[in-house]
Amino acid sequence: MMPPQQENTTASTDNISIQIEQPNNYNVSPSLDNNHQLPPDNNNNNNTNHAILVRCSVLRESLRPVTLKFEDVSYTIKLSRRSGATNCCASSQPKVTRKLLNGVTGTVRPGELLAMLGPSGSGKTTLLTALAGKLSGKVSGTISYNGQSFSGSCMKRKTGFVTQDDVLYPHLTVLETLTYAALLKLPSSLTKEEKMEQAEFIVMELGLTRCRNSVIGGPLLRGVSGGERKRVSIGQEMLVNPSLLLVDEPTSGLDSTTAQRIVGTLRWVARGGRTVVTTIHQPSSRLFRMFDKVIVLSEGCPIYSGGAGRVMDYFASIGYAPGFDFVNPADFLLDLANGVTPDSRQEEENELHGNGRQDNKHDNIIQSTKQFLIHSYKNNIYPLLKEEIHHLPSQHHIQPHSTKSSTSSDNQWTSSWWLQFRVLLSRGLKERKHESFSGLRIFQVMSVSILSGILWWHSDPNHIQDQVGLLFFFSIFWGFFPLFNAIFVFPQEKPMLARETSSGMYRLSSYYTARIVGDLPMELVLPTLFVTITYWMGGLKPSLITFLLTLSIVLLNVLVAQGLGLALGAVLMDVKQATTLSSVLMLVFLLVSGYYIQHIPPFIDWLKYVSFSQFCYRLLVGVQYSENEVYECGLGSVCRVVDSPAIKYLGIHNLAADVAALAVMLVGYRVLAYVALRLSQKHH
Ligand SMILES: Nc1ncnc2c1ncn2[C@@H]1O[C@H](COP(=O)(O)OP(=O)(O)OP(=O)(O)O)[C@@H](O)[C@H]1O
Repeated sequence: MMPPQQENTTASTDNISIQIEQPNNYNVSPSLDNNHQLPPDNNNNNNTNHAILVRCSVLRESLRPVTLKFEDVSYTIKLSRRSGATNCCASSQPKVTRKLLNGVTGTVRPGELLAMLGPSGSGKTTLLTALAGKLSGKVSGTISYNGQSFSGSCMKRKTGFVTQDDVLYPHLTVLETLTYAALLKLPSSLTKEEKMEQAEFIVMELGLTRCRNSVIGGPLLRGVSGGERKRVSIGQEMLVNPSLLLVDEPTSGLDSTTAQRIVGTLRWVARGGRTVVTTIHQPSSRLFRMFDKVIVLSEGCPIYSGGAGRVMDYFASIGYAPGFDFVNPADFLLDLANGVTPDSRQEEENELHGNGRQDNKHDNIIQSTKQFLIHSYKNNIYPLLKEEIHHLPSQHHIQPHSTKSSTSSDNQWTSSWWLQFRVLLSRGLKERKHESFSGLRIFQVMSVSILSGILWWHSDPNHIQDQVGLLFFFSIFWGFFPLFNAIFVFPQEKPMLARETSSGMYRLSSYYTARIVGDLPMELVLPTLFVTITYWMGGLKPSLITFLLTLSIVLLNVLVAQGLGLALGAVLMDVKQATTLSSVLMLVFLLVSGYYIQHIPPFIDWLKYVSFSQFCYRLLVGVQYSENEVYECGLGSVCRVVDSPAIKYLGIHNLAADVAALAVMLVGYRVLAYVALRLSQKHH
């Protein structure tokens, strides 16, 4: 692979000069430099040549360099003081605040890789989330992207944000995940084949060839390893060809070779003219050398922000030099951020060897070291950083080629509504086919249908109460079952949906429609089987028309119940709450649907009009028995079916109104679910 064209520019913060290897032309193919070449995933020359071609065609398109500046970024949260769960007055106590970030300043230019270092809990993720424009609550200070705010600069679709926890669909394979992301994220100027080639290229480039056909997996499903999953997450974000890529802890839990491969990838991504920021826990010295800039945080306060190559010189200049030459700079910086200096480290070791500990003294030294480092930053680095921020041009020079492609796609979706719908439909069907047609689910429905068929086996038409009972069972079983299945949909997909819609991957409406349409065949097959088996086993009216009408009513009921489940899930976005509420609702619907009680007190009679089970039940009875039908109601005497005690008070004369009521609910619950989803997206 060819090394990138680079020029060395020198930026300065304080007396520290920062060496930045910066590409002089962002339209060049972003190849790996010699030092950080990723190990080839396989030796297939054809594939490699092909990859280079693809890389040239796609990754250089719509690239718009972003200069990220952040100045005095602070973030405070309010903690409600809980002095014990039993304290009833706890809520009346004043709220305690905690400053998670305290005046962090820095710049990152296109082509640079910035790493945030600091001990656990020092605020790295919080800062990264703030830079991604995703921090809820008020962030003080200024964060600008090419001189504009996050919302004002259409940064959404130009930013890739890889969270610490990988948010991926567990049942899709690695290649499927990346292919669907490519189809949704890449511009419509590319053909489907080109987009799929791009996904293949990412698979190869990130060393995922061996596991390309393995499922991602999740808590209940064994899938690819943690490192592979992380690479898939990064690959997904790379597909959008982001101008700004933010990655949280990409190497945690990985072996050093994999970690190096991932950071090498990030560096390569940066060298393509992108601005890359990552948090990192414990980089090896090899990894550390790949960073252009570092920010070191100590309890939310910066103690260093600037060139990675000069960080050791800076700390040496303020009196903290590592005692020996071969020290991992990252270890040294983490020690300092924890208030541990080389001297105190030595003392600590002596104490460990039997000299006894003096905890208070030790803590005081740590605190005073931290304070000293924070003050040194304020005096030495901060003024120069401010100067640099004000002198650094906000808008990076953009090549005419990239200007055109970026502005044309700024305010548009990368693909049409129809394409998004088709891709999301196909992805949804693949992801959920295991769940919808799982053996367990089929067994559940089949066993209930056969059992009820046996219980009502060829029921006598004169036993109206029994037959009506079977119809009531249809309406209740096919109310509960789809309702409880649908409740999980949006709470479970919430993290994926939030991530994908917040990066402008697709419209909420295309996702929602694909979800609703995709569920249809799966949701309707099982009730059809159920009704077919139970209807004929149970000895209901042996008429094809009546059977088809009964089936249609049950299917309509299924769709209404499913809509209610979707709406409850979308409104509450919490499976536990939604399950509790729906079990109460279903119980009420069951009680007021006219089977158990027919004389409901008038002041609560209105409840039956909100019960879809009641409409379904009435319709089922209505199509089963005609107005003039009679049955044997005593020894030798016949009665009209509509006068039987089970049906008399049900009122089966206005079936059109019942259909209309179900139709309104069918649409209404789905509209409610959509509105709730949209509101929850806005909230994010
Ligand atoms: N919503 C919140 N409520 C209370 N504390 C919070 C909240 N968000 C973050 N914190 C606290 O803020 C501090 C910084 O958190 P953050 O996740 O940014 O740290 P970090 O440096 O990324 O840590 P790690 O390396 O362990 O991931 C932590 O002490 C964390 O507990």
